[in-house]
Amino acid sequence: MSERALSSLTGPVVLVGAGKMGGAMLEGWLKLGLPARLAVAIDPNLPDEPAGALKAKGVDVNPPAHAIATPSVLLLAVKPQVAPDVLSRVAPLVGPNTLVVSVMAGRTLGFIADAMPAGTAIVRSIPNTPAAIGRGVTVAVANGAVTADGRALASALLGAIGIVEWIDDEDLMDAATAVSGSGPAYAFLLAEALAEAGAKAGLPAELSARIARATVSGAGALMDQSDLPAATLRQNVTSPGGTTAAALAVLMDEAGGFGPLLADAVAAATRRGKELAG
Ligand SMILES: NC(=O)c1ccc[n+]([C@@H]2O[C@H](COP(=O)([O-])OP(=O)(O)OC[C@H]3O[C@@H](n4cnc5c(N)ncnc54)[C@H](O)[C@@H]3O)[C@@H](O)[C@H]2O)c1
Ligand code: PRO
Repeated sequence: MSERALSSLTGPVVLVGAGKMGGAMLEGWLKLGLPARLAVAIDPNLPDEPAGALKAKGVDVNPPAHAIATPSVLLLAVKPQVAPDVLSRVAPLVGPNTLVVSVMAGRTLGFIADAMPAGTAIVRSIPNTPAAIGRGVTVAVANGAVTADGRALASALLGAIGIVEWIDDEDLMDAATAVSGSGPAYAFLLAEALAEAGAKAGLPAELSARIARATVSGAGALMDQSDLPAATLRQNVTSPGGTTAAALAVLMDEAGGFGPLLADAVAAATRRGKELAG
């Protein structure tokens, strides 16, 4: 996190919901220099072990509300389903200079604004779990109350866990959620399904799982380090008339292949995001 972003913090960064996503984000901020004295985690269900680990780092975990200074940033990382209850509880913490950052799928800027004091600056974002190793992808959209400094602060915080893509049209958030927010699950499923397919083809199950996992992660790493388009990397594997071409004839089938299947999956996730808007 840049020194400029850190120095703009006059109050704490308060994390509401220290689960998989919120916890990974807090880890990323601490690694990149957020002083632990400026970090507060609110999560009444946090198990003893992660709570103890955060406390050992100097993070203030579940302090009484009256002991929390007005936050510079309030990060909302609870499930969208509990948002109505949680937002009404934490809204009194928000001051005129607090930037509210949400990572909740579906919940809109308007929904969050309705729960907050009038004029609150809000960034709605959707990260993904590779954030845990600093390789996240976050798509973000700001409401009209977010200043240039607020956007820079949000970029620094979200950028601490990977790349950040800002969009202006909030309507695109559910589709972005369906692609990058949920996307890691599709890649993990690919590794699972490839392992099962290998076992069906006669490989010992454990060997198949090992080589499938290493293949999916190796292909991801190659794509990361290469400037070539994904299609070219795919073509580089595919000898004319060879084994890959035989497999791709199935996977690239226009009616039943990967393309239409993923389009259906992304459409289903996008619809679910709109339902979660509430
Ligand atoms: N996991 C992902 O891949 C991912 C990706 C992008 C966005 N998100 C969003 O992040 C949010 C959290 O998802 P997650 O996967 O980390 O779930 P999670 O269940 O791991 O974390 C949610 C946390 O909220 C806590 N919580 C529940 N009630 C609370 C309350 N009243 N006050 C404070 N904390 C409370 C829970 O104890 C839990 O630790 C969701 O809104 C989800 O849409 C998740
Ligand atoms: N995980 C959350 C969900 O499944 C949001 C994107 C990834 O709803």
